[in-house]
Amino acid sequence: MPILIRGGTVVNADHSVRADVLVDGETIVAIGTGLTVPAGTEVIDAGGCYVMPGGIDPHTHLDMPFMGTSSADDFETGTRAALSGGTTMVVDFCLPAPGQSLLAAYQEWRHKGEKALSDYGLHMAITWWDKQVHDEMETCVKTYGINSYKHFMAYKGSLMVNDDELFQAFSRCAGLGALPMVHAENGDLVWQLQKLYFERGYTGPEGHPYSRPPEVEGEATNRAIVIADMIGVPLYVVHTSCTQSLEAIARARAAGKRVYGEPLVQYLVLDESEYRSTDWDHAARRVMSPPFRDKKHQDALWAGLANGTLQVVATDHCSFTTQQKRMGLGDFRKIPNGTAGLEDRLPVLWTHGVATGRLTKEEFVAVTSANIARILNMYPKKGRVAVGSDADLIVWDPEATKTITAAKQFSAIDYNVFEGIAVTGLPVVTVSRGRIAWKDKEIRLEPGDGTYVPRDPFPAAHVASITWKEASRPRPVGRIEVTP
Ligand SMILES: NC(=O)NCCC(=O)O
Ligand SMILES: [Zn+2]
Ligand SMILES: [Zn+2]
Repeated sequence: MPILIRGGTVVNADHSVRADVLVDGETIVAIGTGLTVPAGTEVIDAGGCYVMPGGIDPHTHLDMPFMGTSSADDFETGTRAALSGGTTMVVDFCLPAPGQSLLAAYQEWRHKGEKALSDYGLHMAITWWDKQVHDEMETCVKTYGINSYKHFMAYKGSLMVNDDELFQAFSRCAGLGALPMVHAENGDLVWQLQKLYFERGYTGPEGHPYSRPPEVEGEATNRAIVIADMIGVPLYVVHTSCTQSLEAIARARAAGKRVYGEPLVQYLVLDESEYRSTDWDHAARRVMSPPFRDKKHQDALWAGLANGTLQVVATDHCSFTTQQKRMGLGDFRKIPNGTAGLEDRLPVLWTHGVATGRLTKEEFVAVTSANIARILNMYPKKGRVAVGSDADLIVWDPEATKTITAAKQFSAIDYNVFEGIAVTGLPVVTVSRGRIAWKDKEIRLEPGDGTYVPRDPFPAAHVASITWKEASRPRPVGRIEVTP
């Protein structure tokens, strides 16, 4: 049934305008005033509201096998939580076990995705390297529509890859038109620091941030940037948490390198004091990598978003129950790493960003959907309210309020790291591919309603970077032949 969203203000990343939006099938078919609508159109009153592109969360781990367990939210509970919070697409990480075929891992993740309520895409993680991985990347790009590859510089002994492997995988990405991404922490140093703190008797969750200081993140970020620059390929740094990392990205961008940075909404509002809670569960529930930082780092991240050094706010949604977190009782190194945020990303960011004046509403759209749609080559099909774009929309009431509580959340876990935070600004309606997904505080889609979204390689930024690298490469010197 066609849908008319009437009386709202359409907000895109570059412009806002009072207009109605008509949706037919899966797409937006008209934007304007006085639109002619087909008989039987469902009308949604958006008076006093903003009509924005649905959020895209490019960093989730749903049903992810990790640290001896699997993350608690799967594609069903995770995408339900997402839709209720105004996010209409997630991009999850397909994670081959070291030695596992990328193609087999892709099939596994597509199977997990069959339960999704919303659109989803996949990144592929490079967790090991040899000719098979090199060859299979081509199929992943050309057949499976995966144009982004994550490399873990941490998690020594499980997912971590070394500099040689980074160089080879980044080079392969360059040739295939794909984007390398990094989890930037110096995994060797983290491993040594974990051992050092544990042996000194730091067994509780506070050992986690102590062994992952901002310096190890800044070093790895800079190293990944240098490796990408040697090849001339753009780079996306996931979960940027600190000044050291931000400064490395800012330096690179000032030098004309295409490097993107992604803070998490958790980093913007929660800080490292959480790990000093005397309640073990409270502290362990917030264990993630990199860890939360102090206010100085938070202020720098907000500034980075406002000045364009950082482009995307994600969640790294990787939820574990309290029971799962307790696997690390007596040894902080065994606490499963990860926190949730899918349901709360947009309201928390609006409340702490737009309502405080740190971001404009257009910048909010940029960092929650438009920028990542561009980076991942889905724009303007995704990330824009425009005729011909997918009808992924939110009707956003900037005056609506709630207090976040686990008691009312869709996520499968038994707590919420944002518990007790009052938010102002909520999605009152979420439309996903032309269907009403969330209205009157109810989810209206079913598991299996979600669609896999493949993405083409060679976004414009990639082509430009590779072209410039070739144009500016050092040239061999022509010499008169020397006769011995
Ligand atoms: N971030 C985190 O602690 N868990 C999820 C896996 C990752 O992204 O490193
Ligand atoms: Zn990571
Ligand atoms: Zn992650």
